[in-house]
Amino acid sequence: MITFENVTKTYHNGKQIVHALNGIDLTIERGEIFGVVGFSGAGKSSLLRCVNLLERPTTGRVLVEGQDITQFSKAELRQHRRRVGMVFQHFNLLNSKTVFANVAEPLVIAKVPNAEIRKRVMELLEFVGLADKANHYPDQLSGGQKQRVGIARALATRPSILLCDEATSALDPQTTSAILSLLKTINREYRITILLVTHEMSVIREICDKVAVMERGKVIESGSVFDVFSNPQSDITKNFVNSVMHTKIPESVQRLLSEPEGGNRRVYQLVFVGASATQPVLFQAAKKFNLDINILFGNITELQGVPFGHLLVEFRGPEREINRALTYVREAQVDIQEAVGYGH
Ligand SMILES: Nc1ncnc2c1ncn2[C@@H]1O[C@H](COP(=O)(O)OP(=O)(O)OP(=O)(O)O)[C@@H](O)[C@H]1O
Repeated sequence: MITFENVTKTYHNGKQIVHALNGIDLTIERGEIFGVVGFSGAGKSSLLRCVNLLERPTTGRVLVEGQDITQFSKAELRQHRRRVGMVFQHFNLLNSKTVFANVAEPLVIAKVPNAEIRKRVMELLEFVGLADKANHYPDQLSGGQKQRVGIARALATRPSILLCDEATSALDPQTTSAILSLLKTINREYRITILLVTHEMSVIREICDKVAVMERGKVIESGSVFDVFSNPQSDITKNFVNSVMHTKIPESVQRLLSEPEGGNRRVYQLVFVGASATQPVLFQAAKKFNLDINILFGNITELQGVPFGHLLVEFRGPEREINRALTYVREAQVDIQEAVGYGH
């Protein structure tokens, strides 16, 4: 639905040249919620803005439904922008206008008849839960309510694509959850493709189907949220994943493990996915092979509706029995990684 083909974007700040996008190739399929994550300055906003040409790529092509939008005439671009809604971090509402007038704005610009505007705006305010605030001004609303107005305005022209630029970054965690759940409803009920950029991996985990990680104008890793979270490749992606999955072994546990111990022990990181996360595999292994098994650290969470667990486990007992137990655990589809630095 949206394809970036070798897109670059270069800014000239006086004498300074900034390569904000450095050869982006990316495809976003229809109906997806696609998240782009990266640190500040990675180029996320620039990428997003290439989809409605608020920024024009310096080189490369952006295809939307097969059409190269960089070649659009002015009239075609106006038409295109009606099919692409945008939600901003700081809402970008007009403070001198009522909630109703803010939502109506894109319809007024599109010269939609008044009676139709009234019907559509009230329908949208109803949908975002703010029908009773139609005559209020933005200053009289909370951050979450302002963002609901921003979302209603973005949906006014019935777009097929919604761009969200750090849409929840100015909101508290509870309001963030409510707005994310609204975006999910919009995606599922209206089949609107959502491209969002964020610096928060928790946003990606909560609603995205796919994710791309950006660093210095490049996509360094991309894939389904499940694949990227369960098997991150680059250090930067590992750090992003750790920020929400808490898979990093805390120092207190590392210290404990470096202390000498009597008897034979080995420590492994076990990654459980899907059904294996809910089966008592470890305790069965302990019983079967007569081992002491200790869970030192870990968590079990859910990714896209699938249980996902990360455990640091100590096995104590004869070497041969430990090996048999490991084979048994592996057969239950549990991924076993050597916990480097600890063992024997
Ligand atoms: N209009 C502009 N003029 C000049 N430089 C710009 C412009 N917009 C962005 N940049 C520069 O391009 C680089 C990428 O910025 P961009 O906003 O796309 O990144 P980002 O990942 O969205 O970061 P942030 O979350 O901080 O907005 C940065 O170095 C930024 O300073």
